[in-house]
Amino acid sequence: MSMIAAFYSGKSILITGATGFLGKVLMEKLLRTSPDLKVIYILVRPKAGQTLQQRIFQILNSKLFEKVKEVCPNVHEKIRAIYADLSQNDFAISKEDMQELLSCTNVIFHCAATVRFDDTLRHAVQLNVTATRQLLLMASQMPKLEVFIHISTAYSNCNLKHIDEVIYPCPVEPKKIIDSLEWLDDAIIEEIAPKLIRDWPNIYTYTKALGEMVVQQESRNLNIAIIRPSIVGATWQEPFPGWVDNVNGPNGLIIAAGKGFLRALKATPKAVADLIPVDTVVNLTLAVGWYTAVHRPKSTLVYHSTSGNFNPCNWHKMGVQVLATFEKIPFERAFRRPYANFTSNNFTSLYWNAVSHRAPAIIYDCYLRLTGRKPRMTKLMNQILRTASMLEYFINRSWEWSTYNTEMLMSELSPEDQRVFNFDVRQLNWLEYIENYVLGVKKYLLKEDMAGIPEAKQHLKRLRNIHYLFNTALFLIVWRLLIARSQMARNVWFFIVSFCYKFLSYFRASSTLKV
Ligand SMILES: CCCCCCCCCCCCCCCCCCCCCCCC(=O)SCCNC(=O)CCNC(=O)[C@H](O)C(C)(C)COP(=O)(O)OP(=O)(O)OC[C@H]1O[C@@H](n2cnc3c(N)ncnc32)[C@H](O)[C@@H]1OP(=O)(O)O
Ligand SMILES: NC(=O)C1=CN([C@@H]2O[C@H](COP(=O)(O)OP(=O)(O)OC[C@H]3O[C@@H](n4cnc5c(N)ncnc54)[C@H](OP(=O)(O)O)[C@@H]3O)[C@@H](O)[C@H]2O)C=CC1
Repeated sequence: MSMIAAFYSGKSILITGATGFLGKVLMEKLLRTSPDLKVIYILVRPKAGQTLQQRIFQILNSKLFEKVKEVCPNVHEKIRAIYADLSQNDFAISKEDMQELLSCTNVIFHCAATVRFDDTLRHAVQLNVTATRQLLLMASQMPKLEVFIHISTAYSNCNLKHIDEVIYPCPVEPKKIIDSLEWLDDAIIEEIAPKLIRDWPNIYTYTKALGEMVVQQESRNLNIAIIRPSIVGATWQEPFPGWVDNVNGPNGLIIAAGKGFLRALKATPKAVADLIPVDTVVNLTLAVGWYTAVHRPKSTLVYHSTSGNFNPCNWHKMGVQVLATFEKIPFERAFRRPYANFTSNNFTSLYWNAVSHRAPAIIYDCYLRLTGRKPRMTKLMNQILRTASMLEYFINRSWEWSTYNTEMLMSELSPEDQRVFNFDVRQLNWLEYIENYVLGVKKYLLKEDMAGIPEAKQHLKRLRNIHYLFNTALFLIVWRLLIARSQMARNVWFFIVSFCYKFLSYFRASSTLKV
């Protein structure tokens, strides 16, 4: 019997960010392995014209939850959605709901965050710092609370090269920042933001570091642990391989490359691609929840959920496998044939952007205009290039994360728990994982049918022919213009023609002699 699964049975669990990528997989695994847990409270806001109930209904009826329904048919009754907006005071939770949460909650998983790299400092602090402080305050008023798990990121200290499983202090106290945001206006905040974030690459990683400091400062006598995942990718094994549901991280770039928009990326091929499957992060999170509640470590422990020091894979290997998978399983209606390379050179990167990204987009937009349609490719290309440039920082560096706590926990698990809550990435086969990942992007993000693969392959063949035709035509036009305008080009041309002529004459003469 799994001790971890048994621990969550009968518990009332509060999850923030349950509608997000990580939150959904966490909820799924909890319900599947501990179907007799008491209730999962999830703090949700209405979004995109959907009510809370509609959002939950859609999530629970998705493919991700199909297996859960086999072991937990009353899954809808186990989820209690509570209206909440984490950027509001007291999360805008009603008095009755708050009362219920305070008196019943046993376990908290705090996953909610804004993960946008370019968010405003005000909003990112509200979500990633102030909301964390508020939740800790709530937690301190929960008499039945056994453990509080805070999800951070392995990049919260990415201004360092070697990162230990400790909470590092930030140059400015989170409290000072929270207080000053109350009276400073937005324009001034945006002006001081670059000075505040110093050597952090973006507002997101900086505010996640502040969030960790808040956890340390406001922990009181709570039983807390922090999980720091690196780049969270599609599921490895559970509930099935390749599940993914948003365009964050590598996902958007995989789409852009597979559809033939992205043909080059400024990346360091040898840098470690520290991806970690989302189900691995979830397994570690649940194991940490159990360990922290049962063993009550004296201090707040930090756990790195990374792959680099257990089973490293670099961007070159990853890129090659992504491209190989596109050959086998192409995406539908590609703009150009998928072909891409990594370049770490600024000049080459500028060249690729001009020739391989912007020029085809402009040409295609001209074609759309000429055929009476609205041009859109240049806008899309700018969006892709902006996204790629935002991610560049992370694909041109390697970090070393120590993993003592994660390894210690692995050794504390029973063989059954090691199997059910496996977070040992040494067993991960990257080539297989990446293939399933790309397949998952096609099926679950792009919603493309596998039956369309022959047609997609046909389309790529047509694109190849168009490509050859276009290049040949371009070559002939350029050459013709050169010959017309330059004496040197004419000389070269006459040299080539006379050389070919002589070679053919010699060949003909020697074959006549042999006869
Ligand atoms: C041999 C060589 C072979 C080479 C092969 C090449 C193969 C290529 C595949 C390999 C992939 C490698 C990729 C590596 C990527 C590494 C990522 C590293 C990230 C580490 C981060 C740390 C981890 C974390 O802790 S946080 C989680 C990560 N957070 C994010 O990823 C958020 C990032 N996104 C943003 O911050 C914003 O969305 C931003 C700034 C990128 C864009 O903002 P903007 O306001 O301009 O647009 P949006 O309104 O957000 O979106 C507009 C539009 O774009 C779509 N979109 C959004 N994000 C992406 C994306 N990442 N990729 C593609 N498209 C994206 C979005 O859906 C919108 O579409 P609409 O249709 O308009 O709705
Ligand atoms: N994805 C990754 O690569 C990594 C993620 N992480 C961390 O993991 C955690 C989960 O990330 P991930 O699942 O990828 O992120 P998502 O963006 O997919 O999910 C974010 C969640 O936070 C919720 N949320 C945001 N703002 C509010 C608000 N004002 N009120 C209520 N809920 C809100 C979102 O709700 P809604 O659906 O309503 O928007 C959503 O459920 C984060 O803490 C992140 O920092 C760490 C490392 C890497």
